[in-house]
This record gives sequence, C-alpha cells and structure tokens, in this order.
Amino acid sequence: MASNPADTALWPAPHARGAVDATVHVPGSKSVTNRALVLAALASEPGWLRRPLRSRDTLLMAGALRAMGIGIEEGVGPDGTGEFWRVIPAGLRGPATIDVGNAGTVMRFLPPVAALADGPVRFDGDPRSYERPLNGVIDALRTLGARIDDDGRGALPLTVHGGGALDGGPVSVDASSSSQFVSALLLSGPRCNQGVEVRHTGATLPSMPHIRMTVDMLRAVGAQVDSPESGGEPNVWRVTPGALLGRDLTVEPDLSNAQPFLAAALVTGGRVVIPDWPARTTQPGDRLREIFTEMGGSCELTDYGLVLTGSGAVHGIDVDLSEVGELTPGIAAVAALADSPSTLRGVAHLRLHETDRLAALTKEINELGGDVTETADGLRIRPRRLHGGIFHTYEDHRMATAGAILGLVVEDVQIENVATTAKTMPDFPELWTGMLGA
Ligand SMILES: O=C(O)C1=C[C@@H](OP(=O)(O)O)[C@@H](O)[C@H](O)C1
Ligand SMILES: C=C(OP(=O)(O)O)C(=O)O
Repeated sequence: MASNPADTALWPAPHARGAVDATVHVPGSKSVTNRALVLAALASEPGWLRRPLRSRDTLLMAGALRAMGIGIEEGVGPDGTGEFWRVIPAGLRGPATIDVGNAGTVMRFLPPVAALADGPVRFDGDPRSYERPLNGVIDALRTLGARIDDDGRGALPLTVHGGGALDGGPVSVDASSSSQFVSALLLSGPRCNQGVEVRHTGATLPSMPHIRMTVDMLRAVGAQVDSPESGGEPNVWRVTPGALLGRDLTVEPDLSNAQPFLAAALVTGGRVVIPDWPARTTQPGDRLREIFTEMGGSCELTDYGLVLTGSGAVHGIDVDLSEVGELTPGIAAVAALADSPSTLRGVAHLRLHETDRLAALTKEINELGGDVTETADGLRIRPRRLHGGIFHTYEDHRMATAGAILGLVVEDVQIENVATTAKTMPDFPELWTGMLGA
C-alpha cells in the first residue's frame, strides 16, 4: 500500500519532443515467472529460472513459497545470462502466513498449494485483495477435499488448513470473473491424488491465452494435460496425477509490459525495438502486433526482436479484448489519441482487476478533456484534444503506464504514484526516460 509519501508523489510524465527511436529491454513476464515458481516448488527435483521478473508480484510469490518451506536461492549467471533463481522443493508445510499484496496470481494460485501443505496457511493482502473474487478457487478446493476458514464472502482473508494431501477429482467452476481460477486448479493438479478435472460452467471465460500458458507450462514440466485444444471437451481440462520435473527455464520478456514502449513508437510516429520477442508464445501481449498494426503502426518480427514503427497516424479500433484484457488500459490510452473513435469490448471482468479499470480509465482520461464512456462490457472512446492534469492510478500499474503514454503527446500530465508500477515493472520510470534519451 502507499504508506511511503514518495509513493503518492506526482511524477511529471515525460513529453516526447519528437519521434521516439529506441531499443528497450523489457523485464521478464510476471505470468510466466509466477507459474514457473509454483511448478518448480511442486516438482520432485530442483529447477532453475533464468531472467525471472523481480517485481512486487513475483517477490510475493517467492516469499510465500519460502514461507511454506520451499528453498529459493538467487544468483547471477555467467556473462549475458542474467539473474537466476534456483528452486529447491521440500515438503510443503504450515503454519505460514502469506501476503498476496494485490497479486491475482498469488491469491489464486497458492490456496491449492497450501491445501497440499501440512498445517494451516493464512492468506492476507492489500485491501483491494479483499474485493477481488476468489470464490471459484475456495468452492472448488472444498469440493476437492480441502478445509478452508473464510468469512463467507468468497474472498480474502482466509486460512487453508492443509492436510498434507488433496484428493482431487472432478470439479466445476464458474471462471467468468477470472481465468486464474482455472489456472490455479490446474497448476496443483498433478499433485492431487486423483489429479483434477476442471469444468468451466460460466457463460464467458476471459484470458484464454493465460490458460494456454498454464497448460503449456504444465506439459513442459512433464504433466499430462488434456485440454479443449488438444481434442478434449470444450471448457474441460484434465490433469493426470504424477511427479513434475525440475527444469531450466529462461523467462520471456513481459509482452504486456512492452506495450507502453510500443505505444510510444505508435503515438510519436517513431520506432521502438523490443529484443528477445519470442517467435512463439502464449503471452497475450503478442496480440499487440496485430492490434497496433490496425491502429496505424507496422510490426516486423526478426531474430533479434520486434520492431514497431509508427506511421505518424493513429487510428481508432473496434476490438474484442476478452482474451487479452490486461492490454486494455494501454489500448485505451492510444485510442484517446487516435484520429477516429474506438470501441473496446469483452472486458467487463476488468471491473475486478487491480482497480475497476473501466471506471478508472473513463474518469482519468475524461479529466484530461477526453470523451470516454463505459459500456456494459468495455469502453467507447471518442478522441478529443486533451490537456494536462493529474492522472490518478488507483494503485494499478497499468493505469500508471497508460498515463505515461498520454503524457508523451499531451503536455503537463502528472502521474500520481508512478511507483505502483513496481507490481510488475519496478524500473518503469528509468526505462521510460531512457527510451526518451533523457
Ligand atoms: O494468469 C495470469 O497470469 C493472468 C490472467 C489474467 O487474469 P484474469 O483472467 O483475471 O483477467 C490477466 O489479466 C492477469 O494479468 C494475469
Ligand atoms: C490483472 C492483472 O494482474 P493480476 O495478476 O493481479 O490479476 C494485470 O497485471 O493486469
């Protein structure tokens, strides 16, 4: 939380004096790092993560696993290989207290791990974590044999009374409010006595690429997973019980955190290169190549990385973002600077993210003179000439980076609490000013 006064200070968002031309090395993926940590902790032998993301969300994940008995050693590899974490699995145990902060991955992926531990594990976090939905995970775990004490709201705080093992088996979950419910149950699935069969029952399921990421990463450590994409029933995933391998994994750059830098090339008619952009990935940020091309840029994926070149024109877009919801704040910022209106659809669940992102984007862009309206499942954005002002961030890293995009083009934008970017990208202000050659 923003207990340090410096956290709530105003950061004058740098204004671009011309076309941006830069190469930006983006830190590792939050989603990959936190899945890799969980899978390595559940493995039957030590494993390595190279170039892990070190940010609030991933340090909370590492701290939580350590609290349950897992060894995590940090070091720096030989030239060019960067930092690494060595994860040494051990018997999971309580009593432990876990701070989830406001990390969806920690609050959802770890209760199943705690159910496998021996002893009570208490979960608590930022005030916002009490509001983010966890009911799918709580109810499903009870069905699978776990004992949980909560206050009946389907959210934190709670205590999982781990019994050292979990029966597992079939379970239904409505994951329309967060794909992380499904990922959470699958990740611990191989360690359940009967494995798991997870059936999503809701009308919609957001963030499918993140579920594919879970399935791919499980398979990479030796788990057997049947998924709708591998010929299984729609909305059903089956994980067979079995030991997981310790692997040596290099974490890809976080493509969703590459978004503001790519947007900088787009809105200034410049050129930004992101090295190590993977040729094949489950990260939702890969959709930016298509989305930012439709909005006026051109993308070239080379062996070195991704090059986005802006044309000088920025176009509005009508797009369903349900698969890639976390890209919405950055796309909304670019859309507010476009030459035609935009409609962003399929993201009602963003009201339950770090903050109510639909309300926050509407309010903050409109306070700079914009014309944004909330719809039932997204935003309608009509570009208008914007003016400077304070852009509030509601402790949401992606609000801060969205405000920075606007500040490139609009003079005198001040971002409140830019330090909130530490959730997934602690070096954001330095990377941003470095990109601008400041
Ligand atoms: O599993 C993951 O790593 C994530 C899944 C998505 O969550 P929701 O499905 O709750 O949107 C995404 O928005 C979040 O940033 C990361
Ligand atoms: C929704 C997000 O995070 P979380 O993992 O906390 O859900 C996000 O990073 O945009």
